[in-house]
Amino acid sequence: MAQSYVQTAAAPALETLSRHRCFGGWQGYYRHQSREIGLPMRFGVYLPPQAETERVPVLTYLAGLTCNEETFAIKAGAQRLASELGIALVTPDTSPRGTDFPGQADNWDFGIGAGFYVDATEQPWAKHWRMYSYINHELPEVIANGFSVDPERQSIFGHSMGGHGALVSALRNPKRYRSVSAFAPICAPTQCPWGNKAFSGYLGSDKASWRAYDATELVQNQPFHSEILIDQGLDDEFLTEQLHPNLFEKAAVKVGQPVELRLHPGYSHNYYFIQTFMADHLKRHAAALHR
Ligand SMILES: N[C@@H](CCC(=O)N[C@@H](CS)C(=O)NCC(=O)O)C(=O)O
Repeated sequence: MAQSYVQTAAAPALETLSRHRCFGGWQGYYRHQSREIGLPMRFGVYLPPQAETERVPVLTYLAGLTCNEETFAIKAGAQRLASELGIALVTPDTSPRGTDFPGQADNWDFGIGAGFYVDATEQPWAKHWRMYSYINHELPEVIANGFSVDPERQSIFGHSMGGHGALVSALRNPKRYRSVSAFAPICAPTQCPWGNKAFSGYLGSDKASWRAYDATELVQNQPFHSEILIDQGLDDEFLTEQLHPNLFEKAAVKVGQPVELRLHPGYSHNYYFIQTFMADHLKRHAAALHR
């Protein structure tokens, strides 16, 4: 059987949970002991057939509330085109798991499955809830060491809480990411109930510290180097209260940041919406990654 990932001596142990042939490549699920999180973390990797003979670029997808490393791989229908385009898809989990903090699973929008891609500073979360550093620093190293990928060519996208994570990651690390896009992202977490709840819990009551994780704030100080694509369904049940793409667009326009915000009548917050516009996102990222 062809070996689709290369375990180097320098790489920390990577445990293969399962691998599945998919459009000529492999959809795999892996577990490793995370230095940032201090617990085992799982992630998915889709390697296109091109990875058998060359190092392929990496597109990371950050998922939303209640999701895990499998959600995108199962529901987004992205592998067929990723196979054609020759890009690897990396899908991290959405929070640490395996802690026993009181109330950690009582809410679907806070705690387990709701890491919000921040480095928590409040107790008890601060020790393990370090998803920002995990996504932007540790995981790219793990992927570069363990798989046939080119770490110099990376992009990022995501959905809802993951769209927020993708925008914040790209705006804070414009040199690392060649392109960024989002489906129904939480665009202004400091101004919506989901963000207020998560940031109060993870970052505390000093709202100044929240700004480092708010795309609408960040874009005003450090625009990204290329156009940002955002797709948003107009029948999205969370649009009015939680997502605020209009605030992000307004802030971006003010500083000359190119944004394409596409509003789609009839589409909701789910993976039927995501599937529908997936190809546009993959093609844009592939164009940046193969440049
Ligand atoms: N509370 C609801 C909504 C959660 C929700 O809509 N999560 C979005 C991300 S914010 C999602 O992608 N869910 C997984 C799916 O639709 O398969 C639930 O638990 O189903």
